[in-house]
Order: sequence, then structure tokens, then C-alpha cells
Amino acid sequence: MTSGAMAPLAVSIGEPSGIGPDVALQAFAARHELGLPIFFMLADPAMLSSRTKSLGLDIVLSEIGQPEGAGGVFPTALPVLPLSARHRDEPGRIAPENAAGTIEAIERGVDFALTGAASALVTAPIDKKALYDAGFRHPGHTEFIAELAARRTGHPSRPVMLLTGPELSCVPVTIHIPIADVPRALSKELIVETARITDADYRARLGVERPRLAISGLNPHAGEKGVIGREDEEIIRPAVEALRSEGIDAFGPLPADTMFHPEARERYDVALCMYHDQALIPAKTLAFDQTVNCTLGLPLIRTSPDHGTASDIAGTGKARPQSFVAALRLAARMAAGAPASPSGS
Ligand SMILES: NC(=O)C1=CN([C@@H]2O[C@H](COP(=O)(O)OP(=O)(O)OC[C@H]3O[C@@H](n4cnc5c(N)ncnc54)[C@H](O)[C@@H]3O)[C@@H](O)[C@H]2O)C=CC1
Ligand SMILES: NCC(=O)COP(=O)(O)O
Repeated sequence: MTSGAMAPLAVSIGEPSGIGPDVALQAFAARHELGLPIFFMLADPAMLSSRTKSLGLDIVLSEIGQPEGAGGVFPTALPVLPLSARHRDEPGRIAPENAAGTIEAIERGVDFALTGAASALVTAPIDKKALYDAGFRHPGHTEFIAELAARRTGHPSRPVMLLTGPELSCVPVTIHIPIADVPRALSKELIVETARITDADYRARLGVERPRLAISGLNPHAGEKGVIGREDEEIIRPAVEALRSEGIDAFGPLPADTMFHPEARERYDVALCMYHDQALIPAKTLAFDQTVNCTLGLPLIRTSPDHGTASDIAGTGKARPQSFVAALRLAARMAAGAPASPSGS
């Protein structure tokens, strides 16, 4: 187990009707054999206790008042810092009244990570539509956490989503927007800014001295020299040239269909992709169970498993906890400042 000198990791419960509680409980149950870092849950203890029983896990829960209480109980019990909002334990059933607790857990986790009471925040997945229906106006954790951090610190930050696994790391330059809006949303400035943040955090937080950034094209064959779309030549290539003139080791635009095969992947540390699925399809296809979602560009460390709420299997014991475990490990390694490959596995 990681030394008690480091503050514990805070885990926000996410959507309680999903598999967030399952994977956290399963990971805790295997903490000794996996050598997991100390973490505590921001959750409703009654809901977690109920899920523990439905999963048939032999786990003791222990309520704590402050994160610093986590280390003492972790060897024998799962530390739970209770939320003020309550959560029902109804696997697979979205309940609008759960939204308040889900949001509270993220907010308190950000606060703990910013003050240093927690060394990092690991978020269990949220059901985005359920939160939107409850009035949540952020596309996802990534943007919400950046706004919370800006509110708390007074300094705006620009979050960058990184999906990182043992074989591939990818950054989507545009994230949760309709595919029809992608060409309009892309600009040289957006690509350059995303690449700068990626480059800086790879050096500062992920221990890569001179990160190599592969920049994808947008259109088939990266536009075939302008014949199949203009964005590759008019937006992406100038962005790559600007980055290279700053000394960032960026190259592209690369045809997206041939940049993910094994030999191509050896040429870069991270791929910047122009839209969500261009990045997340290869990342999740190559290593769904090991890939971690990590937000760069923040004044705190935030990781998450790559998967969603998987409400179809919540409470059944079918959820695989490996991506959550990788998220815990990557958060702990980043918090320890240890030079490490980005993959948390
Ligand atoms: N970081 C976050 O908060 C994320 C939230 N989501 C949200 O999750 C919800 C559901 O999204 P989907 O697209 O259905 O993706 P999903 O990842 O929840 O599920 C896709 C499929 O993979 C399976 N699956 C997922 N994780 C698994 C695991 N650990 N073990 C075994 N099987 C697993 C599910 O059972 C399902 O069949 C949406 O509301 C989405 O917005 C999605 C991704 C990340
Ligand atoms: N598809 C990735 C995803 O939805 C993660 O979003 P976030 O909640 O981490 O911002």
C-alpha cells in the first residue's frame, strides 16, 4: 500500500444507479492484493452499504468526518465521507432526486483536492442526461471541474481531456458537441492551445521530457491536399507549423485511419484528434479495461475510468473494475510526482 504520507485520494460517487459504486467497492475489496493507494468515498453510506450487500461483498464501511481520517481505517474498512444529500440504491434506475448528491460529491472532491486534504480526485461516471435533466449545464466533469476550480482559485483554467492507456493516449480537441458542429468549432487557436496544455502537462505531471504530439487530420486522407475538405490545410497544418515554431514536437496533419496501427503509435506519445470519437474509438477499442480519462490543464489532479455508468449491469457483479483501478493508480502516481508513463495500469 502507498505510504500514508500522501493525502488520500477522494472518489466522487457519480451516478448511484450506475456501476460507479460497484467498481469502487470491488476495487476496495481487492486493495491488499492490488496494493492500491488509500482512497475514501464521497457518498451516501446507506446507499453504499446496500450495494455492498447486493454485490455479496464482505466489506466494512466506516464513516469519516475529514479526509485525514481515511488512512487510519483503510486497512480494515472503506472510509466514507457522507454527503448531505441522500442517494437511493436502485441499480439501473435513474432518479432525478439523486442529482444533488452526485453534484455535491464532485464539488466537495474538487475542494478537497484544491486544499490538499485529498491528493487527487477520482470521479466515478455520471449519467450526463440525468444531470442535464436536473439543470446541470456543463457538458461533463471535465468542464464542470474546471469551472469549480476557477471559482475557488479565482484563476480560469482550460481543461483538456486525455484518454490514456497502455498502448495509446489520445486527446480530443473538440469534446461533447454534435459531429455536425465540429468543423465550425475547430480553429488554429483551439488546436494550438490544446496542444500547449497537453505538452506542458506531459512534461510537468506525466514525466515525459519531450512529448511527441501526433496531430490528426479531420477529413479522409487528411483532406487529400485540399480535395476532400479544406480544414486539414487551412486550419490544422498552420496549427502544427505554429506549434513547431514554438519548439513543441508536433507533427501532422495525419490521416486518422492510418495513425493508430502499432508501428504508427511508436512515433508519438499522444495523439491529438479533432473530435470525440476519433480519439475515443481507438483508445477504448485497444484497451477498454485499462484506459483512464485524465483532465489536463487543471490546478488539481483528476482521473476517472474511461467507461460510463453502464446502468445495464449495475448491481449485478458483472462490472469489471480494472479501469477504475487504473484511474486510482494514475492519480496516485501523478500526485506523488513520480515520473511515469501516463498509463495508470
Ligand atoms: N466520466 C464519465 O462520467 C462518463 C460518463 N458517461 C455516461 O455514461 C452513460 C452511459 O454511456 P454508454 O455510452 O452506454 O457507455 P458505458 O461505458 O456506460 O457502457 C457501454 C457498454 O459497455 C459496458 N461496460 C461499461 N463499463 C463496463 C465495465 N467496467 N465492466 C463491464 N462492462 C462495462 C456496459 O455494460 C455497456 O454495455 C451516459 O450517460 C454517458 O454520458 C460515459 C463515459 C464517461
Ligand atoms: N466520453 C468521455 C466522457 O463522457 C467523459 O466526460 P467527463 O465527464 O469526464 O467530462
